[in-house]
Amino acid sequence: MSGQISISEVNRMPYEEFISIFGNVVEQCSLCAAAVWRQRPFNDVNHLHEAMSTFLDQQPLAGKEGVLRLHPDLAGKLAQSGGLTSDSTKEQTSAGLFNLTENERGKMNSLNQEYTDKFGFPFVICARENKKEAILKGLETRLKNNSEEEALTGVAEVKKICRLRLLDIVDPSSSTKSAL
Ligand SMILES: NC(=O)N[C@H]1NC(=O)NC1=O
Repeated sequence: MSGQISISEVNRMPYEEFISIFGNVVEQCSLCAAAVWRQRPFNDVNHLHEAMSTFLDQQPLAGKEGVLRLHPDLAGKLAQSGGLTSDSTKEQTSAGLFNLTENERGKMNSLNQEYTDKFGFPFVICARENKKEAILKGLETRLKNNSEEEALTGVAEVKKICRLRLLDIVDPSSSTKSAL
C-alpha cells in the first residue's frame, strides 16, 4: 500500500481518527501522534514527519530509551509467536527475517540478547532499508558503541521507520500548497 490519503484529508481529521490512523507510525507509541495533532495543518507528509521527528528529538534520554523499548526484537520470540504488529511483520518479512537459517537465527538471537543486556533497550534498525546480512553486521558493529550513542542511533532508525510508515498512508504528492 502506498500513499492512500491526501494531506488535506489528514488535516481535517478529528483527534480520534488521527490517532487510529497514525498511532503506530512510531511502534506502539501513539503519544507521538497525539503530541503533533495540534500542529495541523501540515503542508505535506514531510512536514508531518518533521513534526514527529522533532518531538522524538525533544525527549530526554530516558524518553528516547522508552521509545526504543516499545520495539519488538528482530526475529525474536514475538515474531515467532505471530504477536508482531502488522507493520512490523511486513518490515521484518521484507528484510528476510522470516527466512533465517537455524544458524542465522541463533546468531541474531544471541547478538540481540547481548545488545539488550548491555544497553537495557532493544536493537532497532529500519528493516525495510536493510537485508538480514546488513542487520547482523549492524548488530555486531553497534554493540561497540556506548549507551547514549546507541539511544541516538536507535531513534534515528525509528525516524526512518516512521517515514516509510507515513508514506504507506499519505500520498507524498499531496500538498496544501498545490491544493490552493
Ligand atoms: N527491533 C527493531 O528494529 N524493530 C523494528 N524495525 C523495523 O523496521 N520494524 C520494527 O518493528
